[in-house]
Amino acid sequence: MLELRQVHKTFVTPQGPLKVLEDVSLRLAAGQSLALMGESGSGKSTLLHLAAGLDLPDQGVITLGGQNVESLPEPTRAKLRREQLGLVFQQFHLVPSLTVIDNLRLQARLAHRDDADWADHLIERLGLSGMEKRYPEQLSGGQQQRLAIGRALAPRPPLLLADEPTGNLDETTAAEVLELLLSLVRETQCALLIVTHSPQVAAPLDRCLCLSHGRLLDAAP
Ligand SMILES: Nc1ncnc2c1ncn2[C@@H]1O[C@H](COP(=O)(O)OP(=O)(O)OP(=O)(O)O)[C@@H](O)[C@H]1O
Repeated sequence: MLELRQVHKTFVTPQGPLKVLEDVSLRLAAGQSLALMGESGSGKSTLLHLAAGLDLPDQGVITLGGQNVESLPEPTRAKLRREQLGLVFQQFHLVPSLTVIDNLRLQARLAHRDDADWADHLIERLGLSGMEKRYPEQLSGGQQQRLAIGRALAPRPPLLLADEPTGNLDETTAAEVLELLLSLVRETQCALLIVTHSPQVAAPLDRCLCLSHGRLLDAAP
């Protein structure tokens, strides 16, 4: 589903080159789940952005859904992202001017995979029934993140990438949102890569890897 082979990434900063990823390789098979942990600044979000084709490696190969991401021009990478990926971030990134139902169906519409029955099912599973015509600002933080998860899963992507998806929520809400996310991932059978600082988030996943000094290590959650 997703493979990184010998990936290197260095950022140019005013203080000089900053080596963030060094010879990083990982494989995520269809339907598998993986937590990516590591200290703040260890390069977790950088790796996730590379996996999503939002940024490019300096060296190495990234394969998403059988295609070499780094060899594609940006419009083709964007198409691949729409077809293969759901993305969830710590900040919910909902569209404030769109209603709940239109936010939910946005990605699916862009991917030409909109399905009204599936959208209705998701609204129910997300606990947002009756709130379809509300706007994001009329939802709680937990409801907004549930909607962002639903939006990412509405096109039924084979892979969901999530960067600290519960990082903005209080402990109880975070646990509820995580449980819902994992349950929807099981239902849709998509693969999952979560970047997290939280051992509670990592624990239920199949595998946990840790980034340290640019390298990827096996880790117990
Ligand atoms: N576009 C960029 N230009 C320059 N430096 C960058 C850029 N993006 C990230 N960095 C730097 O690369 C390093 C890794 O950043 P990254 O956001 O991947 O870490 P992280 O492990 O996700 O951190 P956190 O857990 O705090 O979110 C940091 O030192 C960061 O300042």
